[in-house]
Amino acid sequence: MTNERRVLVHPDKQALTGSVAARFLTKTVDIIDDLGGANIVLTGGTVGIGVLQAVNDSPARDSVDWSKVHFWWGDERWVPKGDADRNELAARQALLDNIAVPPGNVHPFAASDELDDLDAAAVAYADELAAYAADGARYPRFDITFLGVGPDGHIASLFPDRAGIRETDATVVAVRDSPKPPPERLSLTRPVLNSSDRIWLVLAGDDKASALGLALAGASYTEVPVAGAKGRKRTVFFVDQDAAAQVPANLIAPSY
Ligand SMILES: O=C(O)[C@H](O)[C@@H](O)[C@H](O)[C@H](O)COP(=O)(O)O
Repeated sequence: MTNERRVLVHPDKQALTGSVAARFLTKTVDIIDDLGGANIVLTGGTVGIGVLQAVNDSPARDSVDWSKVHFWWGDERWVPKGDADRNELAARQALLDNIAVPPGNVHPFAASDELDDLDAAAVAYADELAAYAADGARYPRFDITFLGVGPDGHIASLFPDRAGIRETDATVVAVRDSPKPPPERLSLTRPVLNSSDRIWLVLAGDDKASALGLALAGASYTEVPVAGAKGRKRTVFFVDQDAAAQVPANLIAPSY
């Protein structure tokens, strides 16, 4: 399999989340066997959380030695710790609170009632990334990074024509102008996301078809951020039929 972007189409959102969950469990077992541990970057959004729920519901869930897995986030909303808008809360409810992952292996962004301001929270997460990085690196080796995709093609909290998508020096950015509420967020930057060995994009619904079609047709990533998502080894789009409506047929992997 080359590192070209692959599109795997599923009949509907439920089939999509179930398929990604099964693939995630088997791949994570392999990564742990090969490397001794796994660093997974989670996403917010309904499809991303749907995948975590499907992982939790899988009979194979505990085939993974969760004690060897670290969980990170690609982005987070700047809201209080217990706020329903927190990507961390949704991930904990869907999966993390139900598996034997050591608390220290879960690395959430700070919440707005934990640190004074957004910039301090961005620095704090950059420091956390560096604390778990190999010597000289600024962030860990990420094995699988999940990304949802917005109708405008945003990934994490990197939005079209905003400063965040252009950032290449910082590892974490504070976002104050998110067009998707809430307006204040934190996000990993594109170089950090793309450092991941695998990027798995999960998207469903006809409102995503245009962004996906534009991205695969070569749109600029500053205008369509998902166009700039590319893992070091693999970049796979897991989509339903509605989201695939504008994907060129030659880019769609055979379904099986
Ligand atoms: O914090 C967030 O809002 C997410 O990280 C965001 O990037 C999300 O993944 C997309 O907006 C897709 O969301 P849906 O899967 O709900 O369409």
